[in-house]
Amino acid sequence: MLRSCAALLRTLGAPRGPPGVVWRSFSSEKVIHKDFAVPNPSWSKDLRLLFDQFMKKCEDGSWERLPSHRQTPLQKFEDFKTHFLDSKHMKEEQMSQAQNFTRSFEDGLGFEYVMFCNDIEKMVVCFFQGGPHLQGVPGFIHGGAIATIIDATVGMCANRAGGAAMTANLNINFKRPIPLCSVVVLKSQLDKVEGRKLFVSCSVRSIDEKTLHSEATSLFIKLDPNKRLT
Ligand SMILES: CC/C=C\C/C=C\C/C=C\CCCCCCCC(=O)SCCNC(=O)CCNC(=O)[C@H](O)C(C)(C)COP(=O)(O)OP(=O)(O)OC[C@H]1O[C@@H](n2cnc3c(N)ncnc32)[C@H](O)[C@@H]1OP(=O)(O)O
Repeated sequence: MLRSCAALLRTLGAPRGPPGVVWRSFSSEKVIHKDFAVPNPSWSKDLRLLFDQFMKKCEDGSWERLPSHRQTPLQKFEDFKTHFLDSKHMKEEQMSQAQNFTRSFEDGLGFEYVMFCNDIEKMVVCFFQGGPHLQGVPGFIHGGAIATIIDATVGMCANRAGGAAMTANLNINFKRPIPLCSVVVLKSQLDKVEGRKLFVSCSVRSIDEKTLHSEATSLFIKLDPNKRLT
């Protein structure tokens, strides 16, 4: 897939990059935005089943599947840059190579996941299959990778509810290890909003809900457009 994307980019005249890196041309709209939140051959039967179940829930409009890209969509990136970033900290060449961490692995090796949100209930659910390159203790997912997928899920929940917001605090209790390549369910919920503070909690459970792998609470701060981040 990566090879064919790179070939397509070359056909479109985009700059070349090292293998596995999709380069982005800021001067043109010739950017390929593959949606990674759809089944690929590495997805297990369990992950496909959960995906299909929730796609059905999307039919009445109560739930929505959230697309997910390797790079932040250009318009969102430009808006973010305009409001919050100081251009002196950004090197064009480095930014052109920037990729979302959770989407930087080849299919099946890292974070395979799809998120669904329910904006009325202020919930985001994530179905996550952690690949072999996320190993920590032999046979199990690294705690940092678990923290990453939790942060991405609660972050999505906070951002859906409050607009651009960043993690100020994330507390995780790791209760049971997650076997590599298994599928787990993350459920996040916006619990409380106090001014710019968004409090979001999250659980990570096995598909049969019998095992509670992790529990987390987080604080997100809605970004102030009058304050630069750096
Ligand atoms: C942001 C993305 C947006 C767009 C991208 C486009 C598309 C993607 C869409 C969604 C995907 C989102 C998924 C994101 C998942 C990943 C999230 C992250 O990992 S973020 C990276 C890790 N976090 C950081 O690097 C943040 C570093 N911290 C900061 O930059 C700042 O501290 C802050 C969080 C921006 C807050 O700074 P401010 O100057 O704006 O606020 P303050 O005046 O300092 O505080 C306001 C208020 O909040 C209280 N507070 C702040 N921090 C804490 C804390 N750690 N614990 C408790 N309370 C805290 C502070 O006391 C103030 O309270 P008040 O006095 O009562 O008002």
